[in-house]
Amino acid sequence: MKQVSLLGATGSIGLQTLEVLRLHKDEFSLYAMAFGKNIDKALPLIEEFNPAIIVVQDEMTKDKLEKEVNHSRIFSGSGGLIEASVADSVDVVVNAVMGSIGLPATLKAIEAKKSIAIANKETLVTAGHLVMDAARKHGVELLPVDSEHSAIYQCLNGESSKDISKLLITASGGSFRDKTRDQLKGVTVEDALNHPNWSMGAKITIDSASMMNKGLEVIEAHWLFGIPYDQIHVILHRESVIHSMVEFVDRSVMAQLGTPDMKVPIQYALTYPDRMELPITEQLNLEQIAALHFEKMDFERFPCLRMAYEAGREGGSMTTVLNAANEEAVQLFLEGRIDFLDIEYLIEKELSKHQVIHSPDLSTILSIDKRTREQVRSHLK
Ligand SMILES: NC(=O)C1=CN([C@@H]2O[C@H](COP(=O)(O)OP(=O)(O)OC[C@H]3O[C@@H](n4cnc5c(N)ncnc54)[C@H](OP(=O)(O)O)[C@@H]3O)[C@@H](O)[C@H]2O)C=CC1
Ligand SMILES: CC(=O)[C@@H](O)[C@H](O)COP(=O)(O)O
Ligand SMILES: [Mn+2]
Repeated sequence: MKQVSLLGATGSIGLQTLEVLRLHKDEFSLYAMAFGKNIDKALPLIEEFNPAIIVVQDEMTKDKLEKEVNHSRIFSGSGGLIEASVADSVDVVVNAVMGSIGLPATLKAIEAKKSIAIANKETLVTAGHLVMDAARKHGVELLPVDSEHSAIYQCLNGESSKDISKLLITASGGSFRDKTRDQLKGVTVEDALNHPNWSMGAKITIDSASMMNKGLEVIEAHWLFGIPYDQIHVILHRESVIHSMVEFVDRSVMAQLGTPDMKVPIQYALTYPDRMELPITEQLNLEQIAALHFEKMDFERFPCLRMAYEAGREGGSMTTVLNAANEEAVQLFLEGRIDFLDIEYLIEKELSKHQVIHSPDLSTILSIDKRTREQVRSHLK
């Protein structure tokens, strides 16, 4: 029986992870769960799974929760996420929190030699070098949950990265894929949250609409698979049926296909190197789909993708700034305080004035992350 620590249990990935655990009760048990502030969503999960450790975002939420449940091990904050990740009984940590808040817990879980199923792409974008160095040092393999990276991982099937000619990451185009830049002026939060293929949390859905999601995924792929940026291509694929591809040096191309359902990569990360049945996911019906389409990416139409490649190639603290500025700008858009096009404007502003620091350590990363968020918010005044 594998004991799971699930960070971000009340979110889109978290709830789908719990669906997988329900399906395989003899294989997995929930040892720890972390969430932010959403007590209403968490209470029935606590009752159902009875985790030994519960973590919430802050002390105020902890106080509220303690009035609702009689539980002796409720923790809060980043320290709480670490507690849930390193507990002796934990075998696998599923990191599905949103944002760079997931970084310290990922590093500590690696040090504690836990298996890590990583959905939290912001951790790799903000500090990929620290995460991958720690993983190498402690002999821990990160199992990707992000659909594109799970696809690449499945295509590679243990093959050496020296045999890769390029990675082809597919992009649906997001909710505004058929709008011109002019038509993006004045789009609403509701419009942006209307993803054509996937049902996901709010932040990643906005990232998908701005194409920053693909930019973050390029950087995530660079770190997970050790592939230079020139060999990572993004291709527009409206159907989200091919989740990504690998071209090898002999021109053979492997693709992974499936219905757009995150339970597939979540379960694969949990059961790797084995596979288990997943009857709650629809089968792919290619006859019904009939045709798959591919288009070249337009970097002028999607400047967030261009900025992500530029920041990734620059390296060091530049991707920390990219991620923090994006997280903060997306939050402001979701709060209705800035327009959609201001997201890319604010990110570009932060990137253009940042003096890159190469190989930043954890405390430098955390302070650049904090400063960048403050600077983005300061433009509102
Ligand atoms: N959703 C998807 O299909 C995919 C998501 N991902 C990645 O997975 C991660 C999670 O995405 P998604 O599930 O969509 O996000 P959601 O916003 O749906 O969920 C985020 C989860 O993190 C919790 N959380 C937020 N802040 C904190 C905090 N400070 N401390 C503890 N818990 C916190 C939330 O709790 P609360 O509910 O209380 O706010 C919630 O449980 C992201 O990095 C995303 O990019 C990658 C591929 C696909
Ligand atoms: C499900 C998943 O992995 C998301 O990251 C998804 O890829 C978003 O879709 P697009 O960013 O391609 O619109
Ligand atoms: Mn993805």
